[in-house]
Amino acid sequence: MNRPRIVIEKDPDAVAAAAARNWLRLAREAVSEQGVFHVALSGGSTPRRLHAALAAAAPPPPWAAVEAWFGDERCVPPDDPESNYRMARETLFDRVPIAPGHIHPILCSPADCRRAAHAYARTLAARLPAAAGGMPRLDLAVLGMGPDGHTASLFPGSCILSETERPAAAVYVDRLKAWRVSLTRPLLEAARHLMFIVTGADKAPAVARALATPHDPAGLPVQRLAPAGEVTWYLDAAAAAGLEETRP
Ligand SMILES: O=C1O[C@H](COP(=O)(O)O)[C@@H](O)[C@H](O)[C@H]1O
Repeated sequence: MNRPRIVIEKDPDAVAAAAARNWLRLAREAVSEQGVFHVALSGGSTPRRLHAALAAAAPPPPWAAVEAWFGDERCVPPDDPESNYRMARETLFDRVPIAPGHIHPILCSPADCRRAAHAYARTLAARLPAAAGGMPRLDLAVLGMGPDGHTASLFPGSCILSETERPAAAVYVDRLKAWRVSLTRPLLEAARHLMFIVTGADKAPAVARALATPHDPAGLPVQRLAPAGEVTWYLDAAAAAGLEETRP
């Protein structure tokens, strides 16, 4: 496994600008090699700044060749304020010339979360090239991390962490008393690049723990990943505050 590259910037805007530069580079490389860039977007609130930077980028990303997927989704309607798709639509899709047919939301509601996960897994398998082990292969998965070390909707103690075959699955998150759909560990591990974007002092302890041992099968969900491709962490100074003493 490659060691993660760690980029520390002074504040969340500088983090977003640095992550956007790498996103653009990877998009251009993928499009020149294979004519398409398959990227999974992260949910939560941190990606808003990245989306703003991408929407303002000059020259812009090759939007006509971008296929946008989602790392996870809350089982709510797509116009719900909690919806990751809604956040991405408002901050990115409504502002850039991406083809509507290239946007792949996870369409779910509490009544059909499992069906939504199956449908998403099928669409991923149909549209993405296969990696060596047969998993659909994303060019890039943008990920966040919660203070508890969850990434996408892979939460501590969750049975979805043991998934080895399905690229996407439905999961009940006890702590939130809510269903979600998430890309799974094997799908994320097969991606060509993973990009973690983490900001804020509340995440500093989890960042320090995660980067002290980037792969730990018994660690935080983020440490359970054994990525085949490149991994870059983008941190602001607050999130990186506990790092110096613990980084190997
Ligand atoms: O619940 C979620 O949280 C993580 C981190 O979110 P953030 O708002 O703290 O950046 C995110 O990666 C995930 O996609 C999201 O659903």
